[in-house]
Amino acid sequence: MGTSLNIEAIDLHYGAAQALRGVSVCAHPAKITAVLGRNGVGKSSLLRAIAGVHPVSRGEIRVGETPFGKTPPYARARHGLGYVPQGRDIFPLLSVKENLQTGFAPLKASERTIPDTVFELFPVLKDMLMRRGGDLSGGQQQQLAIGRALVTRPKVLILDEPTEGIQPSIIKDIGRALQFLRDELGMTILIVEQYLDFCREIADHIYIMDRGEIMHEGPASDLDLPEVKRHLMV
Ligand SMILES: Nc1ncnc2c1ncn2[C@@H]1O[C@H](COP(=O)(O)OP(=O)(O)OP(=O)(O)O)[C@@H](O)[C@H]1O
Repeated sequence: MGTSLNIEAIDLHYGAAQALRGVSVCAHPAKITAVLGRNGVGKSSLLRAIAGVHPVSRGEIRVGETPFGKTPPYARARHGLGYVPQGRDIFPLLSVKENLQTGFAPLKASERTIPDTVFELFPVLKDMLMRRGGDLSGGQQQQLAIGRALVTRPKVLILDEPTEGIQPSIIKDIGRALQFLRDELGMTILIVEQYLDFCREIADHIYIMDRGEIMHEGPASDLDLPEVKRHLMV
């Protein structure tokens, strides 16, 4: 079946500055949905709102039938939401294993195991299990951040610019991993990105965001490319 993620007309403010204006996005079950936009248009703010690390000032976010309202981040994780933040937020002095174990926090003691899928998707993490997070390359850290989000066995996974600053071979691995999670585990995936070609390759549906608003949307296979590129140009 799979679980949908619905963002319904949300506004988000930083003090007096409004970063999101009436943003509505639907991430369908077992599909990859991408929100594309330039630097500073509000993509990270959208994911922070979904994860519950910044409050919305209007609108609602639902995972399946559950409205999140003011639900705190750890409770959203228990409801099946996995979040891979921008910049990866790896603990540089903790080992790869310990970094993965930080994902245990919202879980009951009986659920505190690292799923095999993490090492099947990213074998490098198994090879480097005892190395410090800070010793990994940027791409390996991104894989670690995704692995950590998978520790809670999410139904819905949201990722903030997973290709940022990463070499092409690892971008391909990450793309394949996300397609596996969609196709084999039926996971619902929402990514925010600047990298159009990556999204056209792996996403099913694409939204374009500009200055805090959704300007355009369509199936990835049938995008109005001139319109999309116009919004992505600086
Ligand atoms: N903590 C904050 N306080 C005040 N303004 C903020 C804060 N975080 C973001 N902003 C502003 O909100 C707007 C949207 O930022 P956001 O980080 O969501 O954009 P983005 O599309 O993710 O960009 P990037 O790709 O650079 O992360 C920007 O104008 C930014 O300067």
